Amino acid sequence: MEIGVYTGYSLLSTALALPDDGKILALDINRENYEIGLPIIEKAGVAHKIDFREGHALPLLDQMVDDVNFHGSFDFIFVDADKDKYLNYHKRLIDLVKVGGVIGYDNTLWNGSLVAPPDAPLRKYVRYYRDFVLELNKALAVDTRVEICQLPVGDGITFPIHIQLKRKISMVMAIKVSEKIAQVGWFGRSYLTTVITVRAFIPSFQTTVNFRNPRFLLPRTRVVYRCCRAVSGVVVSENINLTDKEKQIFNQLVQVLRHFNLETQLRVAGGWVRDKLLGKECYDIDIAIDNMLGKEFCDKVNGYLASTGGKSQGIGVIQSNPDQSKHLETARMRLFDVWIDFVNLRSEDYAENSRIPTKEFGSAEQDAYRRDLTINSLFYNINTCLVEDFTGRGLDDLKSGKIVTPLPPKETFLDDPLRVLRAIRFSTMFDFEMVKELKVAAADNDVKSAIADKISRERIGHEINLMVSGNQPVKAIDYISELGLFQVVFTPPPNFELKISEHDKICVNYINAAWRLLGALGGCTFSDEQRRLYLYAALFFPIRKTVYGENKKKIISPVKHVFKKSLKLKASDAENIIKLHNAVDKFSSLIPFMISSEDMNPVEVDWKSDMIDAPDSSRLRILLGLILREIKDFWRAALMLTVEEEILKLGLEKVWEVKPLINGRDIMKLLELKNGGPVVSEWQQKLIQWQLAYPCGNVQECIDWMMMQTQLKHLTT
Ligand SMILES: C[S@@+](CC[C@H](N)C(=O)[O-])C[C@H]1O[C@@H](n2cnc3c(N)ncnc32)[C@H](O)[C@@H]1O
Repeated sequence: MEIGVYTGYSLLSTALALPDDGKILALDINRENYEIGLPIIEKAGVAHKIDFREGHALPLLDQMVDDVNFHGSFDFIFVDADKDKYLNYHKRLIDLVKVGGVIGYDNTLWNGSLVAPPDAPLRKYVRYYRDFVLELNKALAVDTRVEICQLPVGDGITFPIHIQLKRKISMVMAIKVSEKIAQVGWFGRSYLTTVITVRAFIPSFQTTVNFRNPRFLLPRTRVVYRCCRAVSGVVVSENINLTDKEKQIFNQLVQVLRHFNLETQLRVAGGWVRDKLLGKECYDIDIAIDNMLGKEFCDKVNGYLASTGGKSQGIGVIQSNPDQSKHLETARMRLFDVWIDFVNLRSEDYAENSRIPTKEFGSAEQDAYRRDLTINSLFYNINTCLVEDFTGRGLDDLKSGKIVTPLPPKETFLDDPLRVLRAIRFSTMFDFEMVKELKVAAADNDVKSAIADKISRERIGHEINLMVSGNQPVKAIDYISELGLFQVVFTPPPNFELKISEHDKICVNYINAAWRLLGALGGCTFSDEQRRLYLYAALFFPIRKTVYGENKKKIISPVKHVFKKSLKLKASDAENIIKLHNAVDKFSSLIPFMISSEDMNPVEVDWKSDMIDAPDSSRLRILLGLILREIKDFWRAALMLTVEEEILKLGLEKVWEVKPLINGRDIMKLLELKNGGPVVSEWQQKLIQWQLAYPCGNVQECIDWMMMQTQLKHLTT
């Protein structure tokens, strides 16, 4: 059964997953919307499985509950209608679903609002339904007739599985159920890690299992991270739970202090604190020391180890190197098999044209304020076992998902302009919001010049690589474009004139389309490296055909320039991307032959004029084989870019957002119809076709065409 059909997206997915004789009872108060999607359901050949009933679900459910024949008769019930009635539905559905059967309640994370503070600004309808969703979650959590399986994907779906009392199903079964549900394909099979939380929302009962299902190993998508953020809202705490290994390390460090009677305060700084507070493990421990250099403290550690008969550890000293984000001398030592960095607390002044700070020692508070973002400025004090928030807003910003600089943003960015890119990366990585003042400062011309003048191109390339390999590459590149940083980051060759204005927007469109395609099609076969190059190839696709002369003899492609000069990435990256671009053009020329059932016509393709004399049936094999030999296992990436190129060439990107020029009511008026129904839906479909055919057509032209069609019909009948 499905309650809440709308135009039938989830209905179609379920219908496709059912065997041919499977049946779905579909309930919705509105038939008109269902009829919009019906042609697609028919086209998919599954309409015969669906029994659609128009009307309010509750009275229909009551009728069924009154008839014992319906009891325990449904394998699966999906509820996606009015959230304020979910609990009422549940009271009835529990009788109708069979033991071992599953109910699915959609939107049970409710835009993440469940974990928002009471005074959080929420949209009106989100706030209105929030309490109902909370009530439902609470009721399900204590309902002994069901075992819950929560899929925190998209807006969250809770699957209560009907169990016989006292016979709880195992975790394994819960995982199996959600795997099946995933196979149905509602999530576009585009999540990397599915977290199943049994008895979600009751922390003491919570068991979390991370499992990686290789079949669904696709790039992490926005949905997953949106969920993580909602989940992070729950887990951000003021205290940190240490692993056994961390306890061992920190205990030993405290022993060192005691042994030498040191007044020293040891604090773990930055990313480790942030990640631990977000409930993630982190193996990158940086320790800040308040009154001595890192190397001096490491010597003390060795002194202590010697006094207890332990083996002393090697100490590595890394000189300050701002280009590697090491602003001060760092000592590195291995304790309990973990590498740890030790550095003294610092307060820095920066020279105007350099990222190299001039002053070194400072208090913990000064050190916190000189860091890039408030969420990265938290400390964990090893002496007191407490989290310290010297900027006074690090914890709040972490909880509310805000990207904020500890000092005024322009000042922070001018001190170290790389922070602009880091702010973008962290914002997209955690799906946190960059505050307005930060965005204004990031787009400031002085800051842009500082990025160009003060940061090495290697560091820029490194940040961009992290973004493109990360979980939100499109959002990150989109921010770069939105903040006017595209040309600063991807510096074009000197004297390079682009024929297209706003080319960064076009580049963003390409990477966006590539990203979606990756989610929708077989991205599971891409390694991380292939995914990275595929996305770069998409990003620079629009400028691939432009060439410029670096000196009189040499003609270079701008793609090569961006990789070699402006990002300082590997030369092989640029070569692979150029190969991918070439392969796309070659694939395009072969597509008609690939889909034709006839043997290939022996006409030469323009990129291979010296083909040997071979039978017609072998020519496609030869040509495809040549492309594949050239790009090896990047061929899937090239093929995907080819499809994307066709779609973008036709201007069909986001075509689903095109509004009909004439709506249902106008159609009724024009045709002088009293009621809606199939005639109106038929015309809606025809008019959409007309709009697709004439993308620049206006309302009047559309009406003229429609009237002409109706007159023609009259004449022929
Ligand atoms: C979010 S949409 C459903 C989307 C659909 N499940 C999908 O994923 O494609 C919600 C639908 O619930 C329907 N609805 C709202 N209240 C209802 C009620 N009391 N009884 C039946 N349907 C209802 C609305 O008409 C709307 O079509």
